[in-house]
Amino acid sequence: MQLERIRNISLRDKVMSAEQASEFIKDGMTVGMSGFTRAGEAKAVPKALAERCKQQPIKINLMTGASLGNDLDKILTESGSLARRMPFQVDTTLRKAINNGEVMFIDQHLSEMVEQLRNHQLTRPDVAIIEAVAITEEGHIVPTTSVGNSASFAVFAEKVIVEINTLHSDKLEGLHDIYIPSYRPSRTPLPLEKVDDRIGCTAIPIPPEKIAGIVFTSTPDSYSTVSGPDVETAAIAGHLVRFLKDEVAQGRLPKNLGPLQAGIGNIANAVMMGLLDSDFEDLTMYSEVLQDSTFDLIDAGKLRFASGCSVILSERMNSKVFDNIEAYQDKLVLRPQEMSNHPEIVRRLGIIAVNTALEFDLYGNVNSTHVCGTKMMNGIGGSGDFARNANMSIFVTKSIAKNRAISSVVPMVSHVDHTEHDVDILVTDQGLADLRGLAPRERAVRVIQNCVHPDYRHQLMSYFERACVRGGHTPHLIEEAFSWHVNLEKHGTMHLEHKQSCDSQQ
Ligand SMILES: CC(=O)SCCNC(=O)CCNC(=O)[C@H](O)C(C)(C)COP(=O)(O)OP(=O)(O)OC[C@H]1O[C@@H](n2cnc3c(N)ncnc32)[C@H](O)[C@@H]1OP(=O)(O)O
Repeated sequence: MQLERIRNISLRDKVMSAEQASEFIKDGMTVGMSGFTRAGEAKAVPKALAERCKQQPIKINLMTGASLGNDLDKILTESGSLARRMPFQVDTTLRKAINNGEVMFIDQHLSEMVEQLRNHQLTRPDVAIIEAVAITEEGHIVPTTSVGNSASFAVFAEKVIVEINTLHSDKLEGLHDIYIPSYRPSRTPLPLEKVDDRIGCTAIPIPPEKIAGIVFTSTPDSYSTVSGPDVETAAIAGHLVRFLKDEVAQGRLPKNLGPLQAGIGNIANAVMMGLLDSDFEDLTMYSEVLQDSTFDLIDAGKLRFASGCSVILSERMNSKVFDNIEAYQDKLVLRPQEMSNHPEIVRRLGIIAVNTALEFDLYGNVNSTHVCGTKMMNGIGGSGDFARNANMSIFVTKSIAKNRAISSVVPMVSHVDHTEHDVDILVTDQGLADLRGLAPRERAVRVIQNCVHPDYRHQLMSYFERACVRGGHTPHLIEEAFSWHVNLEKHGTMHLEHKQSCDSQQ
């Protein structure tokens, strides 16, 4: 039964154990692995590699689409095998190793990595490990729940290991649209004009002789850990839905809004859930990760089509979708992340991009990655691919974090991922600030009035007013700009009164 998944009969003698396949990976190699937002990662070979490293330490440079599931980033970190990791992760253990300087992490726009591999600006993978549903008669690889960077890894690598995961239904075949752009500078425009266009093939085309090993697995993807909406995220969704309705009423957006992109995590998922109770219909998504909310919207008849590069679902939604995948086949496509996030397409389609900030400042600069300016959280992911090129670039966040100790709106962001030039709309549970067409001083007033939690509003207004006295196009008190972060590190809160009262007791 398993062998039937290898339809190119000449490849059937390449079946081997994960341990044997892991032997292709040698010290110092670059490995390109499938996997995007904990979906569709190769599972058996990386585990076997981590085991091997316990007896025979080696270091690799690991590239993926985005984050890995099944604790693989944790297992690989603990095995000591990661020298470099790119371009995204969400794992606590790896995060710690990155922040301790033990693993070199390259935090990069997700659409860009493959382009740099294509031009040899980055070292191409020696070995690619790709999870698959099947291998076709031609020896092409049918991916599973994510495409990510798998297609280009397989094309660029010297050797390819395929992990056929028999737990995934072979009915996933047909879901993918594999299009690989040609080399620059002679590249012609990408021929994708609508979210549901199919412009490539359904499997990754590589010469079959590149396949060095085939491993069978039956380990499921990890379930998504996103939580449902809470009071704050429901409030954020409410502000955003009201705003979008108004944009339609003013004639600035079409009735179905245009294609939507939503980032990862609890907040973006909850915001998309907010559209369930709205009047919008005939919605489409041109996004990277498709979460529960995508399928809730499809099931409710609100969302007509979703294009992504991975699907990550909660336990509740997983069997509902994957046991009935035929029902979604005309509503869904998975593409390489280079295509799902491509700046040319994002600009052409007029995408409304909704991503999450850790913090933003009173002028609209956004930090999505670095806690207090230094400690990596997850990475920029695809948020920059979309934010810079979207029709409307929206950032959402709760107004406070960590039991009110942190204000998500600060005088100056401690790290910049998205500059004020790439940010149109900011939304917190307190309200929404539309920054389009506003100068910095006007932006600041709107942000303070609409987005800041009352605990911090007076403090931020005081900063702004004193900065305005000093002057400038974008007024700041440079010596005070990070005082909130400094106070947090020293006294556990961004409330400056706390500092003063502590200091006065000394
Ligand atoms: C793969 C992709 O690229 S998908 C496309 C878009 N990609 C991105 O936007 C990448 C960058 N974004 C992200 O990594 C996430 O969206 C985040 C981290 C910004 C937000 O994640 P969410 O799950 O939506 O938000 P949530 O409010 O639960 O915050 C996550 C954690 O950050 C903490 N946090 C939030 N704001 C701050 C802050 N200013 N300072 C310190 N910690 C903060 C929260 O308390 C929470 O901590 P916990 O896990 O200990 O409870």
